[in-house]
Amino acid sequence: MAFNQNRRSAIRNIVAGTAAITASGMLTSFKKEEIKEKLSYKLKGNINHSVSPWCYSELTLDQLCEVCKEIGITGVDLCGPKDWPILQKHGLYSSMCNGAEINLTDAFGDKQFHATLQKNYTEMIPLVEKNGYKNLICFSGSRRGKDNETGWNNCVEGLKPLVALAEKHNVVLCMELLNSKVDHKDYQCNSVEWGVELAKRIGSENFKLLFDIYHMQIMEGDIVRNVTDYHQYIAHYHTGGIPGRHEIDDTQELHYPAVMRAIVATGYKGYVGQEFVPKNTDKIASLKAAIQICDV
Ligand SMILES: O=C(O)C(=O)CO
Repeated sequence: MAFNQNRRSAIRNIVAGTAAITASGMLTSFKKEEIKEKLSYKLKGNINHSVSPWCYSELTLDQLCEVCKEIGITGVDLCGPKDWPILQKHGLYSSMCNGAEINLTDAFGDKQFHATLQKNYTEMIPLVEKNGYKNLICFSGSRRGKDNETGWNNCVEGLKPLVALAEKHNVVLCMELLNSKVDHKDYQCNSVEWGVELAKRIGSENFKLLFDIYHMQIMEGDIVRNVTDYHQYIAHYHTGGIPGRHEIDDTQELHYPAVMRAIVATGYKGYVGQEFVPKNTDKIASLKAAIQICDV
């Protein structure tokens, strides 16, 4: 127990930026059985928890994986082929694969990017399957003056052949819903309605939406209704406190337990990825608290 306490504070210090060098060596020296020890608290198991590494840029992926196991997170989002061996070493799942996209602004809504995207996704889709994963992220990209109809048509044209390939490989292409008001000005897939209409036009179980709760609360709110009404088009969720994208506790406007209960009520079996940027010094405590808030 004392050892565990030391380990916990070592990880905490790393995240707080106060013990990066000494503690990182210490982390790798933990014995396997100690790493695999049971959680000190029980989770209900109705939500599968994951996390986005970019919110913990002070940690290496290896270190973040250690933290995940410590607090009950079993998946890591936004990881690509070079990251997968690290996740696999830790027994963690790649819950939202990436690496085929160009970026958030240059994407399927614009024909000029289709050739590159066709190449990238054609290579990546079989790799995702080969490594035992399912979800692969994609984006609409910026509107650049295009009306909705042109954006939908372009996305359908660019995605259709890739969705056919995804069907063969049991992979789901997940287009992320992002806010175009604060963080991603001009992003086209910026409302549930827009994303669902695209999903209907594509008409495949292998194209769905990544519903980012933070982004959608900024754009339209009505989160519980949208989750309930459109869950069949949603393959993954991201969290974040509103406004500011910090902790998801009672310092922000959404009551996350109610949102999680609505998600569970839809029969959702996928992952909920923590994607808030902690502002508290003890970032791991914030992450652990978020897991407990979402553990309904
Ligand atoms: O970049 C963002 O804002 C995201 O939500 C990526 O998942």
